[in-house]
Amino acid sequence: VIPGWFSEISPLWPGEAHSLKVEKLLFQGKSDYQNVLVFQSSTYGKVLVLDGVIQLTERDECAYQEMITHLPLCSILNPKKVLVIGGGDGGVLREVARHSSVEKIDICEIDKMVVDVSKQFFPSVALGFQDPRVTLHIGDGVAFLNAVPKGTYDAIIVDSSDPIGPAQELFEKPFFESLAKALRPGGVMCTQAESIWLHMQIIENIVANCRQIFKGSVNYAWTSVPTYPSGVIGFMLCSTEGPAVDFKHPINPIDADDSHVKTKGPLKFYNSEVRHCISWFLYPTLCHSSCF
Ligand SMILES: NCCCN[C@H]1CC[C@H](N)CC1
Repeated sequence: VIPGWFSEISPLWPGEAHSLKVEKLLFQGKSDYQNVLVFQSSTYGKVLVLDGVIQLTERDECAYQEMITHLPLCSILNPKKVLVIGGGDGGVLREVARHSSVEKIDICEIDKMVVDVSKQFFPSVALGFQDPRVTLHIGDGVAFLNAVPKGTYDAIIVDSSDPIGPAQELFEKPFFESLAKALRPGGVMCTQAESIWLHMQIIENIVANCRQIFKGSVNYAWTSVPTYPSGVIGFMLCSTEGPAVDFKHPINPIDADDSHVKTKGPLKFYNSEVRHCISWFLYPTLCHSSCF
């Protein structure tokens, strides 16, 4: 390890490690679930790390939070009830709150320390918690989903960490079945689905499960986030039934309504015009579509 640098070493990406130069250590703690670290980096702003894994940096968090939120929410008309599983930093909430059609936002985050640390060190991210439509539940997302009445939500976003530790069961089949049950007919889900360069086995298992469970459309999208391993992160984008959702041509464009800009600032990454990275699968290999 290089003195004065943070290196992201994990068995989930053997033999490689992204490093960021550390200017100042801002917080170090241990919650009931994981180690929590915040530091000031020299080129990416403040950085949130859980169990040694980078969750977000001030510089590039917009790419992830905007894509994981607006890809699903712009694909259905008038989303009203939205659930976020994970996402305790509040960034996805900030993006969901940009949609004026949304009336209720539930969030279930297992680790309260993530919420508290984000509010203290990442106010531009945690501002999502200030929206009056938000209800915060501290608890296990799997249990929360199993208690939710069938067909409750128009959209569910699963902003999870990696399948090591608390988030492991958010990548397994029963969880995807409970997602489908909690969605209304034609509802959409979007889950954090790792890297096509590092985790093809994980992705293929998730896609196989989603193809059995979601009878509308099953898509894998990916985008560029420089501080995530291999510089890309992907998403499963699925609908429970109905016509294939055309994620490339949003029917509910967020940039048509700028009422959110004065409270949240402008979108920094997502827009309805640019064709985002949506990849199809030609079983058994991943076939990249042309993205831009
Ligand atoms: N809202 C925080 C984002 C959490 N998602 C990350 C994706 C990449 C993973 N290696 C770590 C979590």
